[in-house]
Amino acid sequence: MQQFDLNLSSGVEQIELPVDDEHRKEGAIVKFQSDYLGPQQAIDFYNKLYKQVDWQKETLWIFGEERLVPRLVAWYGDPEAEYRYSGKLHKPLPWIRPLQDIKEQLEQTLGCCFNSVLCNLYRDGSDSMGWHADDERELGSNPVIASVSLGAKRAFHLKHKKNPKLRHKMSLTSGSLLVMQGATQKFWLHQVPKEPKITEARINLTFRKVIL
Ligand SMILES: O=C(O)CCC(=O)C(=O)O
Ligand SMILES: [Fe+2]
Repeated sequence: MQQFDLNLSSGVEQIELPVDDEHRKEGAIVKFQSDYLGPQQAIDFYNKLYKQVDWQKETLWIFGEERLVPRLVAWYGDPEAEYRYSGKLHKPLPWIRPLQDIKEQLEQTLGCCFNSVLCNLYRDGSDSMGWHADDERELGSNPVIASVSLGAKRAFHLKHKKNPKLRHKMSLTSGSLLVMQGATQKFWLHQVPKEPKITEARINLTFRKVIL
């Protein structure tokens, strides 16, 4: 089992979440580095991405009703990295410079490679992402998901799929990197809850490797 390490050892928090006996070896590991990007670098990327990403409204079918997802989204990647989420097949848009720059930096840091990124724009605290796991078949069984946050600080919650009393709360600050790996998606759900008091926007990028 390959484990990915953040090369920058300073200030990296590592959380090992409970799994079952069968998956003890791979573990469910979450790593967090609050200052992965410097403050100015984070602002520069935020401004470029806010302008350059082709932000889209997206709909989702819930109980036979088509609803708008409470955030804007965009999917970028290698041409063949198609990905199904929210019940729809997404063809990636071609890479733009700032996304490619962050991807390359992450690949160096983590020693693994990504072929796509889901971009989310939370316009303010009334935007959110509900409980889910990034456990789509296209990502393989133990995906490494690298999540970069820019802009407003937002809460990030983790909850065990079978034992909802097991929970973790984190605060994703601008410039931070969160890596979920091992069996995290198999055993745990995550969400970005609504925070009505927040008036600033946040961009989140989750880099993934779609298995072709
Ligand atoms: O915005 C975040 O921090 C989480 C995004 C996420 O979970 C996803 O894109 O699957
Ligand atoms: Fe997710």
